[in-house]
Amino acid sequence: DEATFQAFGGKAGLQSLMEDFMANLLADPRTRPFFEKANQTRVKAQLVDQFCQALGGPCQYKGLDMKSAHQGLPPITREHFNALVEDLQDAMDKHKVPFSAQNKLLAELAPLHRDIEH
Ligand code: HEM
Repeated sequence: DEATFQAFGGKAGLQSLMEDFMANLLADPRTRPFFEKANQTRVKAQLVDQFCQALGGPCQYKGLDMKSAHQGLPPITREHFNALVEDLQDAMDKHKVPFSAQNKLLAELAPLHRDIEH
């Protein structure tokens, strides 16, 4: 909904959040091996649209579906998934996203693990 999207600072807030999220992913030894080889600029831009849409903002995600985006990567376990969620939570805390808004985003993302872990 609009209030949750605004709690993230709108699209500009999401773009700024994604800078710190990617920095966390690259600093985290559990996730760095995956992201250091990725097109980080593309991934950040796709995540902005995906999160914006998930939050009910005025965006349309046009990237790959989650299975196609991750199936060519080395195996992704629940541990990798949880590490990424922690790195996202740290970024949201840094950006002072209210806890209730954080939980709304995480609730949208949680079911995606089925298509991402392999
Ligand atoms: C809720 C969890 C996740 C979401 C929402 C998510 C979302 C995305 C999105 C939107 C893309 C871009 C797709 C495109 O290029 O069209 C992507 C790519 C990627 N994801 Fe994830 N992802 C998640 C979990 C993970 C995990 C756990 C890992 C590994 C630790 C991972 C590693 C990657 C990598 C390396 C790429 C870039 C692949 C390339 O080079 O093209 N993702 N992800």
